[in-house]
Amino acid sequence: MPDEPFIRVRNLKHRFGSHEVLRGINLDIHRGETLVLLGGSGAGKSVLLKLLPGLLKPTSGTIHIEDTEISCLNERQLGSIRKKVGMMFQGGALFDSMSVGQNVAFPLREGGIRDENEITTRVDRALSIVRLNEQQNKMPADLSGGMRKRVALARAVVDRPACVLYDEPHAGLDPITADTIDHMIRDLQHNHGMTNVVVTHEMRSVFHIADRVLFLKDGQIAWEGSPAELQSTSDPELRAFISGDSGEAWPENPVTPAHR
Ligand SMILES: Nc1ncnc2c1ncn2[C@@H]1O[C@H](COP(=O)(O)OP(=O)(O)OP(=O)(O)O)[C@@H](O)[C@H]1O
Repeated sequence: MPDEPFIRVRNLKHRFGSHEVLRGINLDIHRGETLVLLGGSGAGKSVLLKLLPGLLKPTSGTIHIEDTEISCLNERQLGSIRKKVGMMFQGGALFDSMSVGQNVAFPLREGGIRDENEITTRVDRALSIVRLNEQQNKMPADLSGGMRKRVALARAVVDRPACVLYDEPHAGLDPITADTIDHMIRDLQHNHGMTNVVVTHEMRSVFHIADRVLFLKDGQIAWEGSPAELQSTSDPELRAFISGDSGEAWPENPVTPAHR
């Protein structure tokens, strides 16, 4: 891997009022890798993801995207950063009043592209990555949850960013559709050279797509390693997280509920 990371985060802190959510994150994200962020609810994963493209301003610390320190940039200057770093938002965040094609074209029009032929070509290409070319004229309300996620993914990559941030891309999906999304994330990395940063609770996906895994706890990186290292860890907290074990006992021979 090249020495110079694509994203460099140093001593990043973020608080909402008196609530200190991130408490000193140091992180290098390398070009072409798929990094997965794990952590319990409220650990600060989504906040970290929003800080990376400047959607939130950090309380302190620095974020470099290539050579640019972004925490001091204004909205106009951040525009060029967001061309490099696309985001697939939690829940998709599609515009319900726009068709699939219009949703995917939105970042291009926002970015000032006026050439309709270019917009059409790029939208077609993005929709072919997520295998939704036939659905261009549909409205979001007419799509399944999995299709909506794929439209959101097409919108995140339509401006050909170097890096895509995914906030819970598997949430609410059946296991087969979640697997399809994983193949698309892998395809973007392997065949389109993208760097992926994925927040997920889907452990099966972690082992399919991650090159490296971070575990966030109490606003800090509590563990870092490869999926193989995660699988073989003896850390009791991580083991419980991987197996989804809350520590509460289940009866060995469940009895029929009394009200039946
Ligand atoms: N805009 C906000 N204003 C105030 N507090 C916020 C805001 N956004 C997030 N928080 C708080 O920051 C903490 C971290 O939130 P975040 O959404 O990053 O958690 P998460 O690790 O992504 O959790 P989950 O897995 O449940 O999505 C939470 O306690 C949350 O309530």
